[in-house]
Amino acid sequence: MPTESTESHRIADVRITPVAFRDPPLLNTVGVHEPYALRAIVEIVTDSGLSGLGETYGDAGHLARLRAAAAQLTGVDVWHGNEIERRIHTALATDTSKAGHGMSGMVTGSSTVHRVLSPFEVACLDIRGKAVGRPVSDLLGGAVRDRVDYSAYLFYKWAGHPGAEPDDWGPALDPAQLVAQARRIVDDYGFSAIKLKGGVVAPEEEVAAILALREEFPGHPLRIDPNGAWSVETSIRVGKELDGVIEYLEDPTSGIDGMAAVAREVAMPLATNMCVVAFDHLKPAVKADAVQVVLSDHHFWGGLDRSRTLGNICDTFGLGLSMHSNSHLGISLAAMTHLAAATPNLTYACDTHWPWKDADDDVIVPGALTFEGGAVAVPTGPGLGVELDRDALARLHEQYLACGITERDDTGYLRRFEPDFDPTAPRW
Ligand SMILES: O=C([O-])[C@@H](O)[C@@H](O)[C@H](O)[C@@H](O)C(=O)[O-]
Ligand SMILES: [Mg+2]
Repeated sequence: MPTESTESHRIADVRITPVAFRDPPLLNTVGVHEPYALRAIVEIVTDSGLSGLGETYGDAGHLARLRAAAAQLTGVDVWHGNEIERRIHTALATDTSKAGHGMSGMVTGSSTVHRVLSPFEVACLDIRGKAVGRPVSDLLGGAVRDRVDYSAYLFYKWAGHPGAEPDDWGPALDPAQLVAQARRIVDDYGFSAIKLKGGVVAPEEEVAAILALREEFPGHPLRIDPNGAWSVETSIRVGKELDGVIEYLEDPTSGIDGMAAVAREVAMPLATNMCVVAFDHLKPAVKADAVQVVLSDHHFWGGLDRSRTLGNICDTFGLGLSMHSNSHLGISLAAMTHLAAATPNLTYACDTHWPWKDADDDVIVPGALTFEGGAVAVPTGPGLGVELDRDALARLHEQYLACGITERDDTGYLRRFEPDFDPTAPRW
């Protein structure tokens, strides 16, 4: 007879470790990635001896909020998510700053409490899964797929960081170089969808890049995301030029009103991870019919459970669902994979920055997550199914201390080489 466990698992200790990992000079509309990307690794330990992992942004402002929240969590049972959220609310009650959100100013309207809550919620789910011997996907309603498809994420990029040797990706500054980048990434990982980070060069050049990708990859769904860099007029023009070529157009312009104006004129779905980034954005966006696909992201939607709620709301209103990413490590990939597996209407291939990090730059024991045919198999062991590699954590923490970066600042980094660079949108 199986034994029932009613044992409580109270939070006894929370450790937050900032880490840095090497990142190539990937260009976007606000600047360029610095040589290191930052993350914070959250470990919760319970009085019953279990531990769970979470991963989030590593910017100084965010770290300070994580630490303020962590200090309030001792003694709470990991099953009591409402109490955890209440305490985090209280801890951040007087925090009105928008600084240190980890996205170089590209996503500013999301909920601070939800950003801070997210890694704690993921770590508690990891512990709950271990306590009952079930994968996190089961705690989210059960996996509806055993493999999660991800998308190739192409970037315009420099050959290498200024002053350093070119990296082994080389430059990607024109259509031919982007096609070569796509070929390598698709061959290496097997991705069957392709996203291009746009908003970097003139829209005509980015359209030419998409058309070149279409020719080279006739069967791959394509997307382009200029992060709101285009005016409404430019977005409509590009949207008409790419009609029938891309599966969705992501954040061509800023704001719900701007997106709604574009949506009225273009045929393809508009997607966003910029104008709908919190629950109170959903009503105005639906009312204005501004977007047809929302990119979820558990790092700013308050964790895995709330991201599933977002999925249900999208389903209710007939919105498509995809998944956004930022530079991330293996704990986040595990969480994204469990969430996507347990979200029936997440039917688009999810974004991931995974191929851009060095294989040996991670904090988890290698081997738990592998790409095959562009997909990651959903871990079936208890919890998230990934284990912390303490030596690697220490090494990436040393890298954090040594690299001197404490806030992601794509604009500041680009301005070191192009002092007149102005990211103000719309750029075109
Ligand atoms: O990593 C980047 O440069 C991306 O531009 C990222 O910061 C965005 O948040 C993201 O991937 C997006 O889809 O907007
Ligand atoms: Mg985006």
